Amino acid sequence: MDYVSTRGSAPALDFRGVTLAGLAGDGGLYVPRSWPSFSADEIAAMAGLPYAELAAKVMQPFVGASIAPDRLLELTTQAYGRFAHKAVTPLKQFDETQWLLELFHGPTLAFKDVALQLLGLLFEEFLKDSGQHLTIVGATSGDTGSAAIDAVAGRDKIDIFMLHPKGRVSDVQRRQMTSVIAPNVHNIAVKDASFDDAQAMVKRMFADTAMTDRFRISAVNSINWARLMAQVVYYFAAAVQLGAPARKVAFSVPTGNFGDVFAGYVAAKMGLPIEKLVVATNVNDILHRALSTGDYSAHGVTPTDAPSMDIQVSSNFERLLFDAGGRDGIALADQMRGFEASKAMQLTNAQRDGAAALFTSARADAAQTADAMRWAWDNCAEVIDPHTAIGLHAALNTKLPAGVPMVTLATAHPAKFAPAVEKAIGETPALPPRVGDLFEREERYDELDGTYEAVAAYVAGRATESPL
Ligand SMILES: Cc1ncc(COP(=O)(O)O)c(C=O)c1O
Ligand SMILES: N[C@@H](CCOP(=O)(O)O)C(=O)O
Repeated sequence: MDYVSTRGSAPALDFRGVTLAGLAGDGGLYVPRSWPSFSADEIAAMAGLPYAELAAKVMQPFVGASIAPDRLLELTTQAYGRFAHKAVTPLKQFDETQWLLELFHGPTLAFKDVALQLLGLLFEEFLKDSGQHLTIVGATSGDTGSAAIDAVAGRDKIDIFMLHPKGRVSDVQRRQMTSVIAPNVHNIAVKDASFDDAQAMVKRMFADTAMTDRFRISAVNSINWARLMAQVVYYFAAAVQLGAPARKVAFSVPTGNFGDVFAGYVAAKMGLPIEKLVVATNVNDILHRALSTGDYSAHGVTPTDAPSMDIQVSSNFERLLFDAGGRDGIALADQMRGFEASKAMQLTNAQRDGAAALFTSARADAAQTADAMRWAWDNCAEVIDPHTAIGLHAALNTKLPAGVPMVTLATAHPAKFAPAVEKAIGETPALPPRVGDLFEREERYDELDGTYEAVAAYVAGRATESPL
C-alpha cells in the first residue's frame, strides 16, 4: 500500500512514511492510492471480534509491510486496553431506529482517544532504532490536544507543541491539556485566534523550510492519515453489530474538520454497506452549505456551546474533493490555492455528484442543540454532550428507508461541557473518577500573540533538532 498526495506533486510514501510526515510536502493530504476492500463474507466474519482484533484486521491493509500483523495486534491490544469500557466503543439503543455509538471511553473522554492512543504507539514504533526525534505541532479546539498529549506525554523521542485558541475551549478541555506537566509537553494559548487560525499556522510550519530543515515535524491532527485509519474501525464495529453486511446502516456524525465522517466514507469504500453519512454541523456550517449548495466559503467562526466544532476550514474535506472529484491532484491544488487566497470556492459538478452519492447534511443552532439534549434525556434518560446533540438533531431529521438503523456518533463525554448540558436539561454530568481531580491540578501553559512568527520562534527555541 502506498499513499499519494491530494495535490498531486509530493512523493508517494508507505504507511510509515505518511505517519511520520503528517502533511504532504506539497501542502496536500495523503490518501491511499487505491481503496482496499473486504468481501461480504469477510465483513460477516468480523461479528463478535474483540475490538483490538477487529482494529488490527481493518487496518492491516493500510499498514501493509510497515508493521507485521502480529505486532499490529499487540499495538491495538495495548492502545485499547486503556479504555474504560470493555467494548471500547459500545453501542446503545435509543428507540426502534436510533442508536448511539459511544466513543468517549478513552483516557481523555472524547473520540480522539480511539485514534491517538494508537498513534502515540505508532510514533514510538517507527522512531525506535531510527536516531530521529519528532516535533509534533498540533492545533486543537479542545479534544485533539488532550488526547494527543495523553498519548505522547513523557515519550523520549517526541516533543509536542499544542496550540489552542485562548478562551475558546471548555475549562475541562483546557485543564486536560495544561495539567499534564511533562518536559516534552508544550501548551500554547494563542491570543485572539480561532481554531482555524491555529490550524493555518500548523500547516504553514510544514511548508517553512527554516523549520523543516532543522526539525522533523509531524502531525497529530486528522491531516495525519493514521488518525483517520484508526477511526474507520468503529464504523465496522457498529455496523456488524446491527446486521451488516446483510443490512445497511446510516451514521450521523458531528462534524468540524471532516475527519470522523471521512473515516465513514473510507469504511464505505472498503465495502461496508452504508446507506448515508449525515454531516451534522453547528452554526459554523460551511460543510452543510458546501454539501447542500456547492458553496464552500468561510464566513468567520462563531463561538458555540459545541466549541470543538467551531471550525470553518475543514482540512479533510480536501480528501473528499480529491477522491469524489476524480483524483486530479494538480487541478485540486489549483482549486485549493484559490480557496486559501479568497476563503471561498465552488465545488465542481463531479465533486458535488461524487459527494451526494453517500453524504447528506444538516445544521443545528443553539436551540436545536439544546432540544436534542432534552430529547435524549426525556425519552431515554441519556445525558449527551452538545456535539453529540448536534449529531442527534441531524439524525432525528433525516429520512431513511424502512429498516435502516441510524447511528449517532457520541463524540465526547457530557462532563467535558457540563455548563451547556446543565443549561439544557437541568442535570450536571459528573467527571468520571479517572479524571476526578482535574480541577485541583497545577496548570502550565504559555500565551502567545496570534502570529506565525511568534509560534515558530517558540517552537524553534524548544524543539530538538533532528535530521530527516
Ligand atoms: C467532541 C467533538 N465532536 C466532533 C468533532 C468534529 O470531528 P471532526 O473534526 O473529525 O469532524 C470534534 C473535533 O474534531 C470534537 O472534538
Ligand atoms: N475538534 C478538534 C479540532 C481538530 O480536529 P482534528 O480531528 O483534525 O485533530 C479538537 O477538538 O481539537
